Amino acid sequence: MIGRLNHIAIAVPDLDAASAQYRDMLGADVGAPQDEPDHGVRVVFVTLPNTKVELLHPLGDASPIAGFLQKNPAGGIHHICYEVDDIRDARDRLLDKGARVLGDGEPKIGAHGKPVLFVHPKDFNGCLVELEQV
Ligand SMILES: CC[C@@H](C(=O)O)C(=O)SCCNC(=O)CCNC(=O)[C@H](O)C(C)(C)COP(=O)(O)OP(=O)(O)OC[C@H]1O[C@@H](n2cnc3c(N)ncnc32)[C@H](O)[C@@H]1OP(=O)(O)O
Ligand SMILES: [Co+2]
Repeated sequence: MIGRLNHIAIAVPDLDAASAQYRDMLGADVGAPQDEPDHGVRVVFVTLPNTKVELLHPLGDASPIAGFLQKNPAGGIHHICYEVDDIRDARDRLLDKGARVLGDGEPKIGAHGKPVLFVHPKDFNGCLVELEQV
């Protein structure tokens, strides 16, 4: 059901510092910050030859990553995003197998303008999983 690894997301306490680190220390292709108010995050994408890294910082009062950064003040790997062809079919298969799909279960439009869903980390080996329909 899952296809390519779309991105690995890292929650960071300082988005400018993390962006500069990837650009200047690692020589990576670092994009501009983009606000995603529907998701409560500000993101910067780092484009690698085979996948992307999504640097994440809280945006607004109800950010889903605020608690994560409180527990991990230096930052940390927050989620992994796999591509799927049909996100509603993927959701239904996961629900059938007992996994918890987060939110109201309906896909939201993610940072790439494509539908995304999240699956609870407690149902996936402690790793928050994002699915993106490509
Ligand atoms: C930019 C858009 C999009 C894209 O296109 O790429 C994005 O990536 S948006 C990214 C941000 N959005 C989300 O993360 C949405 C989904 N997340 C959530 O709904 C919540 O964050 C959550 C995963 C349900 C956790 O929220 P909550 O239950 O309120 O937090 P707790 O602190 O109580 O955590 C409960 C439990 O789960 C552990 N946990 C929390 N987050 C993670 C995580 N990212 N990875 C692994 N484990 C996580 C947390 O430690 C708690 O465990 P215990 O302490 O053992 O109870
Ligand atoms: Co993501």
